[in-house]
Amino acid sequence: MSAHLLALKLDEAQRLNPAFAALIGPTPKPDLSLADWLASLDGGDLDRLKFSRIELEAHLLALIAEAEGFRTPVTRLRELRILGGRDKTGGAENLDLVLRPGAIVSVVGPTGSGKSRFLGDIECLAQGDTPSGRRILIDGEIPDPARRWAASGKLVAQLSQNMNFVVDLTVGDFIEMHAECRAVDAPEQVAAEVIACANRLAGEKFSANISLTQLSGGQSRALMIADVALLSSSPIVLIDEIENAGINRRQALDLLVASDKIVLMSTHDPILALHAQKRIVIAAGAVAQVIETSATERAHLAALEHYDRLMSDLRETLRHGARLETLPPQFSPFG
Ligand SMILES: Nc1ncnc2c1ncn2[C@@H]1O[C@H](COP(=O)(O)OP(=O)(O)OP(=O)(O)O)[C@@H](O)[C@H]1O
Repeated sequence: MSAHLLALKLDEAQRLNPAFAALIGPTPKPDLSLADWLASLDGGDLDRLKFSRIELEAHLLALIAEAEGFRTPVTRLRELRILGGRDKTGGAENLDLVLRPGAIVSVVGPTGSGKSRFLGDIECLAQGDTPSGRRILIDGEIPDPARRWAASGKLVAQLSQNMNFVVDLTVGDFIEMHAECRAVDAPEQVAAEVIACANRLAGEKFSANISLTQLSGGQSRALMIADVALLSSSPIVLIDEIENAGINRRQALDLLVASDKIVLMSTHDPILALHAQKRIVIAAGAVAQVIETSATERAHLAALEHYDRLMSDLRETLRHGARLETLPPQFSPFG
């Protein structure tokens, strides 16, 4: 992968990803290969770019690989099948789970039980070669090995808790760049939609003109969720906990599901756990149960959401220095 990318000519690489072009600026020798260009940089050039040589190479390769991934057409899939492996003591895991587009599944279990391992197995399309021994089939088949190691995970997008932006671009330019790379018809308009959508999810609004590096944790998360829902080609989305950091979690999930993706999220939060159609319970490294959310549990969800709204309204009121003058409202989800 790297050798093929390093052999690209500078002007080809610039056309692939506008962020790459913005970073390296005008090039006197567009015919130079990326490898030769990197080798030609001296200390002054690297200081100007604010990267060490190794960091710059890794960063540029990631930008170009990402652009190549974005150019591929939307990947359609009919089903994701997860076949059991073994628990932490080596005992058999009794699991044969099929998920289809539009499915929303939560993954619950005590700390250290193996939730991240479960998501990790899906992300790397495991074939019995991870500690859990699980196997993942795509549309009933073992996925092509090239798909497993594709740098830009075309089948699976992962939203991790730490979203750090390295590129110093405005929010608008960054999302527009994604839209251009995905060759959508009206990149400017789509970028505006992604940002408007992120603002509906984020507690604190932000404009398209601020730099990515100025976004708060919750704002970055909202932006990435909107971007994955409206622009990503990956049909499977993995979420490692949507923390309650100023983001409307329910709307975020609804948005991902409306885009017909399979969403799996590990969570300790009862609202998110019950919002899923199914929850996978992990214990000692293995899936112990797969539970369908029942009508009774949905009634609990309604109650929890009511208290959650009450809590966030109170939080806002107190944050703005107001006093509470009336007694709390009475509420019963059962009428
Ligand atoms: N089936 C398994 N066989 C062997 N090791 C496993 C298995 N499942 C998980 N592990 C290992 O157990 C450790 C804890 O797992 P993991 O990080 O997935 O837990 P978690 O439920 O996500 O925890 P937290 O809630 O703290 O994030 C990891 O080292 C993981 O690789």
